[in-house]
Amino acid sequence: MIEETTTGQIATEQPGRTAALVLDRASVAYGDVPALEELDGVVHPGEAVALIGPNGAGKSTLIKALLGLVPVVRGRIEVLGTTPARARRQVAYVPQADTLDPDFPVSVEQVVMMGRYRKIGWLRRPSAADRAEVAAALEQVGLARRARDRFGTLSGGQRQRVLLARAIAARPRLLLLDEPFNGVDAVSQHALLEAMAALKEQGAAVVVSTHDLAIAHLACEEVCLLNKHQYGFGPTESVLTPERLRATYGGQALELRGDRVIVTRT
Ligand SMILES: Nc1ncnc2c1ncn2[C@@H]1O[C@H](COP(=O)(O)OP(=O)(O)OP(=O)(O)O)[C@@H](O)[C@H]1O
Repeated sequence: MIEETTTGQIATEQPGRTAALVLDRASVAYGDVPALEELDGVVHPGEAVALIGPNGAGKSTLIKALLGLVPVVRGRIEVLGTTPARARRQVAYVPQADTLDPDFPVSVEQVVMMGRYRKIGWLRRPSAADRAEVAAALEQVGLARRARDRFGTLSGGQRQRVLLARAIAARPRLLLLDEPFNGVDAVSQHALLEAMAALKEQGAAVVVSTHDLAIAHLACEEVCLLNKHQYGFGPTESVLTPERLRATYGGQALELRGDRVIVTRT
């Protein structure tokens, strides 16, 4: 199927190749209240898409819809060739680190092992292979030496990396990241980007919501500009323009400072 998106970009579902994600005139609602309308776009395995838009634009809502947690009321969302709910076992989600209680008494490696439980089953003991996956995932985010430390003793950026390691250990085909770079220092940001790149190389697709345009340029082949409606979906270089960003951010006074979108007044 080939169709023209609202941006004029050509979105293609290629025959014989299962797209990681297909949005086809998809609308999403909380009860009677529409949250996102008429989204169109395709993301292929090994690619990343950045979700960009102001606060309340619906970025987290789209991520929840990809997890099957918010219903599609019109159109279609396909994840890994099936419905979001059916694809759920092959999708990993990294929430914002500050949504987890840092006082929860678990070690870093126990948090990462949680990523294996869907494969292990909750009643079986982790095998040596599971422990090796956990060690490799921690290595990938640069925290191998913190494995035995208590999760709550790590910095916010390090905790975010642990949550990414948990997702990596699940060996997902689609990774969803909700603003993973918020309040994260340069070392953690670098580690997150490296781990994201490694996952893409292994063929996983990535959806990442961010306010940081540098991340979109550095790590994402595609961007999706959102503010209840879609203001663009397609290759980063052609879609991420100041004009489209201004349209996406609507009446808000917007400054593009280097690679960050700064909303100066709402
Ligand atoms: N559980 C819910 N029930 C009803 N409305 C909701 C719910 N969660 C979010 N919304 C509404 O949906 C809209 C989109 O919110 P969402 O959290 O997806 O935005 P966002 O782009 O992720 O924002 P931010 O950048 O601030 O995280 C908002 O108007 C919000 O109030």
